[in-house]
Amino acid sequence: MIKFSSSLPLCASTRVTVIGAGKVGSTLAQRIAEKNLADVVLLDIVAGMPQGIALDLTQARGLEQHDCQIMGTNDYADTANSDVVVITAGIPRKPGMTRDDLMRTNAQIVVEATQRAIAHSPHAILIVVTNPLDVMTYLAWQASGLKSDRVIGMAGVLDSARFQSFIAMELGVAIKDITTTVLGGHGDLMVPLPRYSTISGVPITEIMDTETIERLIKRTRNGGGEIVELMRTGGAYFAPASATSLMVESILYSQSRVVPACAYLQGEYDLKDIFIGVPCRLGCAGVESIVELNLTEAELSALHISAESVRQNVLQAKEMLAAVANVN
Ligand SMILES: NC(=O)C1=CN([C@@H]2O[C@H](COP(=O)(O)OP(=O)(O)OC[C@H]3O[C@@H](n4cnc5c(N)ncnc54)[C@H](O)[C@@H]3O)[C@@H](O)[C@H]2O)C=CC1
Ligand SMILES: O=C([O-])CC(=O)C(=O)O
Repeated sequence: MIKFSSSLPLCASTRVTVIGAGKVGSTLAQRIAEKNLADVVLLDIVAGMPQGIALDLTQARGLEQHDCQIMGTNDYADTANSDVVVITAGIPRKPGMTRDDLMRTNAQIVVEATQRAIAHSPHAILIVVTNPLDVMTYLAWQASGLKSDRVIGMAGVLDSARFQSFIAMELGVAIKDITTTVLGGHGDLMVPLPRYSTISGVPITEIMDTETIERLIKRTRNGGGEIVELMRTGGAYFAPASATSLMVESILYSQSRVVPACAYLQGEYDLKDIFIGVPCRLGCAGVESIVELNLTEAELSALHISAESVRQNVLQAKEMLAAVANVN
């Protein structure tokens, strides 16, 4: 008789931890596993919940034909030696709220989750998803003690994908022939760039009139809000999980994809000491380079207005965290 071991330890060399097993986190775990990218450890504070999701995803392995193992846990020790840690823990917004309204609650969650995860995976690359995204990425960087190029926020890939899909819907052209670029903070002040958004290499400014482009830009800026209003009980998660998994894949497999992501600027675009959305080359070292586009005065000014709003919110979040630390 041939004997096989019945235990399935997480032993593959590539491991991604996803903190927060809610809508975005669990869908991301599914995407990573079903694309065969890495083993996944899914962690949440709710007892039993990440374990149940992991078991459910594991039972689909034979059907989806992948070899990745998925573990659910409430214990950070189980996340040890992860190559990538993704933070999705925190509350989503409800109709009528802005992402900035989540700052008070999510700042503490993100700081604690980052510290605990990085203590067990000091060589990981950290991707932040929790909102308000640019502020949370800054706080996570400070809490992690990691070099700034190893900390990245997910927003630009999603915002660009939304702009891309709205252009495809408007013109009826194949989505794979459309490339879009959205810079800036993940909020109402984000900066979609029509001059750098093309259909088979032709800028959309040569294909659509200004009024149509402005309408699509407005819809892109409100892309998350439109879904929150429709769903009433939370926000988007399919496209956010797809966007995050693209970043995870580029990092794990050193693909050097050039995509907009929230990265630390040290003089690029005349901005310093801020995390904000810019085109980045993502590979095994994290942000391998930041691409400086040649912006018009109006585009650069829009990016600076968005950055100023992020900067004010970071200051507010730091003051809030300091006040909480003094009370405790
Ligand atoms: N950057 C982006 O483009 C996007 C950001 N988001 C943000 O991602 C976050 C998560 O969204 P959803 O998954 O829809 O929310 P959700 O409510 O479905 O899931 C959040 C999960 O975090 C867990 N959690 C809370 N505190 C925790 C802690 N201290 N440690 C570990 N887990 C904890 C909760 O138990 C819950 O399971 C929200 O802040 C949302 O606004 C969502 C979509 C896109
Ligand atoms: O809108 C939200 O609150 C979630 C999010 O960031 C998005 O879908 O862009």
